[in-house]
Amino acid sequence: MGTISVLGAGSWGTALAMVLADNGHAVRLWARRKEQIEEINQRHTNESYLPGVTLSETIVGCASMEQAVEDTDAILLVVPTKAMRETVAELRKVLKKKVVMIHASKGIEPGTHKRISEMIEEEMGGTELLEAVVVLSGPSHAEEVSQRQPTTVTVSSKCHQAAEFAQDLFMNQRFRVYTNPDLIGVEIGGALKNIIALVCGLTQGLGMGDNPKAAIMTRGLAEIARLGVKLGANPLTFAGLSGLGDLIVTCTSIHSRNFRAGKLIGEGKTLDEVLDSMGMVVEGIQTTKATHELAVECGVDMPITASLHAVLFDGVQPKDAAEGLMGRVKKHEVEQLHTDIVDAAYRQS
Ligand SMILES: NC(=O)C1=CN([C@@H]2O[C@H](COP(=O)(O)OP(=O)(O)OC[C@H]3O[C@@H](n4cnc5c(N)ncnc54)[C@H](OP(=O)(O)O)[C@@H]3O)[C@@H](O)[C@H]2O)C=CC1
Ligand SMILES: O=C(CO)COP(=O)(O)O
Repeated sequence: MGTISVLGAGSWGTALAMVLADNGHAVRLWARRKEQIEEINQRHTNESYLPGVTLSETIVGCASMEQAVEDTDAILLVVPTKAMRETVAELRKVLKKKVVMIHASKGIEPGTHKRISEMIEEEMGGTELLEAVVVLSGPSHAEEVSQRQPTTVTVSSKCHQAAEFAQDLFMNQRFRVYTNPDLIGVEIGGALKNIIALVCGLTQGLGMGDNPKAAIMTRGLAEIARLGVKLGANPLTFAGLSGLGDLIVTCTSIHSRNFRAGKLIGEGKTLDEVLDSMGMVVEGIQTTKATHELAVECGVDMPITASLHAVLFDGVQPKDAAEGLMGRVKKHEVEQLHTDIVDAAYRQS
């Protein structure tokens, strides 16, 4: 058993700290607010993020990042995507030994269109202090992990040993961890399902039923895979835990902040009103911006993402966006990749 440093004490960082503590590791949980550290160390709770949950006494809150990472065996980064670069830059200044960095955040950076592992590698500026980056992703709401409900996730890294190291750190009877070598696919699936969850929430807010939700989830996965494959992902990854699995949990669960935010927008709230009322990060908003830009840059058709982008950033009404999606030109269901096979099948019949 070792010492693991968790940077980010929101709902997900705290729930993952609990998994590590259950596995016998000493956990140092870093947060930026002093009063939150006091709450973790004195009352063993984190009420604003995981209400009603008691934390193990082996989870120690740290206000100093330097102390949090001193002589650590691994670092888990779980801050929102927008805070990742500044957190890693601060980390680089205080880190004294080479470690594996695992991240469990889900997003794409607007402007650069980088995945989180790419941001971490860039900010660490080489391999002197960075053994490898691992992503942990999959269908896993913090609320249920903190209740020790059976959960499955995937870890991926360019370095297979680092992925197996992370698998061993987290794996237990309630938290089953798979490995997958497709780092691009795992990160893209985890980040982009938030866009689709926002749209599923929107359909709910507009009073629509289950048919549109199933359509958005299925065609949403098709466009996630289309972009992912263009970026070098294995298409099969999108049928796995970090793809379809996470899409299902986020588009159907009351726990999803992205689904809830979409629902409020569908009900007529403005984006600012929604973000003010959430109190937690809604990653899908900025990921929609980044993904739409990336799709345009790569020449990849992502109609659901483009429609959500128009609603969020161009003032298009959700109802008009839905009409627009349904009124597009007719096409094959299967992707271009398979069009030749389909054409041949039609010719033969
Ligand atoms: N919640 C979940 O079930 C899951 C979340 N994730 C992903 O994990 C990541 C973190 O989400 P989650 O824990 O849910 O978010 P929360 O909204 O629950 O918590 C956000 C945390 O990040 C901290 N934070 C915000 N801005 C900064 C900053 N600039 N510098 C340092 N810390 C900052 C907050 O601190 P403060 O309280 O001081 O504002 C808080 O501790 C996201 O990418 C999310 O998509 C992935 C899987 C499941
Ligand atoms: O990623 C998640 C579950 O796997 C959490 O989704 P939300 O951020 O929408 O709550």
